Amino acid sequence: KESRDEKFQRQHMDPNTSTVTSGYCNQMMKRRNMTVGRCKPVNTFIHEPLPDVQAVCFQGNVPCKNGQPNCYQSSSKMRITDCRLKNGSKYPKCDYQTQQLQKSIIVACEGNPYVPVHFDGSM
Ligand SMILES: Nc1ncnc2c1ncn2[C@@H]1O[C@H](C(=O)NS(=O)(=O)C[C@H]2[C@@H](O)[C@H](n3ccc(=O)[nH]c3=O)O[C@@H]2CO)[C@@H](O)[C@H]1O
Repeated sequence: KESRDEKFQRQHMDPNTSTVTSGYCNQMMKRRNMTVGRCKPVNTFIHEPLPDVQAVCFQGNVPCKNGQPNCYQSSSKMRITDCRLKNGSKYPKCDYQTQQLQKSIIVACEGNPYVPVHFDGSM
């Protein structure tokens, strides 16, 4: 069974890509298994080394969207790509808009070792 840490990495980590093409999200949302049964509406990929993303768990503590206290905001901007389902996109054809940005990320952390388990947003 996939751990929360592994799930976070499957859904949100792509350190080896620096610049993305317009087809990136359609390809990656499928490859990372987020278009099975339904099209995941929004998903962000992070183009930074895993240790840099794991370090965010020890940066600025902020409240999570769900009110839990275990969210952290990165002290520097990170290269990310937001994938957003296009209007009119119908399962099983999940058609995404690809947007490459540099923003501060907010993740929720849990466990020992204390690692990211959920992507809360970006600012
Ligand atoms: N504090 C916590 N501590 C520990 N765990 C916590 C905590 N909070 C939730 N979980 C858990 O995380 C799991 C999960 O999948 N939550 S999820 O909200 O659906 C994820 C969002 C995110 O994937 C994506 N999104 C969204 C915006 C964006 O910019 N980029 C972007 O990618 O959209 C999704 C829906 O918004 C779930 O098991 C929940 O219990």
